[in-house]
Amino acid sequence: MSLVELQGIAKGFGEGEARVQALADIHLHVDPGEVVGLRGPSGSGKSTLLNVVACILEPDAGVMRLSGETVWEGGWKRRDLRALRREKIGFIFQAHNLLPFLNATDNVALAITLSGVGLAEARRRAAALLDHLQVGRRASAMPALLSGGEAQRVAIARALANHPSIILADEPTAALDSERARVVMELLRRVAREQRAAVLVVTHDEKIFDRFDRMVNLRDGRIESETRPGA
Ligand SMILES: Nc1ncnc2c1ncn2[C@@H]1O[C@H](COP(=O)(O)OP(=O)(O)OP(=O)(O)O)[C@@H](O)[C@H]1O
Repeated sequence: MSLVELQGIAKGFGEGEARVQALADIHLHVDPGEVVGLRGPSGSGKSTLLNVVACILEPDAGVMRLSGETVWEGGWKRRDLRALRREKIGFIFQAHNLLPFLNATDNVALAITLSGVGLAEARRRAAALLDHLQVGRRASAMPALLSGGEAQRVAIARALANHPSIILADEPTAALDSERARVVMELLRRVAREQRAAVLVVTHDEKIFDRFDRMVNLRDGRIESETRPGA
């Protein structure tokens, strides 16, 4: 079973003359353990596609299934989209989006408490996760004092905190040098492998293209081609 399944997904913005068809007839499957890149020129629909899969933007047409559950078909199939996101999806933004007034551990622990875990247990799990991502020694640091690579690893820990089966990342390595970019990609590959998660990453970053199992090339809101960089 594919964890992400899109059939004929479309999304437009605006009305009349000003209408933009950001996505048209998108068919995409991402399987457990797969790390898929999404690339294309500016305005080709990459962020729109990621936000549709994240259930942040509502599509106009098609069918979307996430881990086997139909979540959109002519309308949302779930009332509580926040709960749906919390259960299934980890989102890593380009800018790490950590809360500036919480230290690294508590940024991760907060995400864990949202799934109903008590604070002490959430902090314990957060600390273990930060250790696992090799940023444990920065656990009590505030975000402003973290380097770009450290902050991105804390943000990844937060995205992984509730063991999502689908991990979405919008240019996660854009602010990192090539060495740190590769570390982030290795982490995502490891999570895909160990947790049998589906990972979908928007990227312009040529230095990591070879780290994807599959690269989906978008143009004008359509999938133009797919390539297998490693093959
Ligand atoms: N909220 C919005 N309102 C109106 N138009 C939008 C909105 N979001 C995106 N668009 C338009 O939809 C198209 C696709 O945008 P999108 O941001 O998905 O592209 P992208 O490939 O991610 O681009 P970039 O690489 O520049 O981030 C563009 O023409 C954009 O202007």
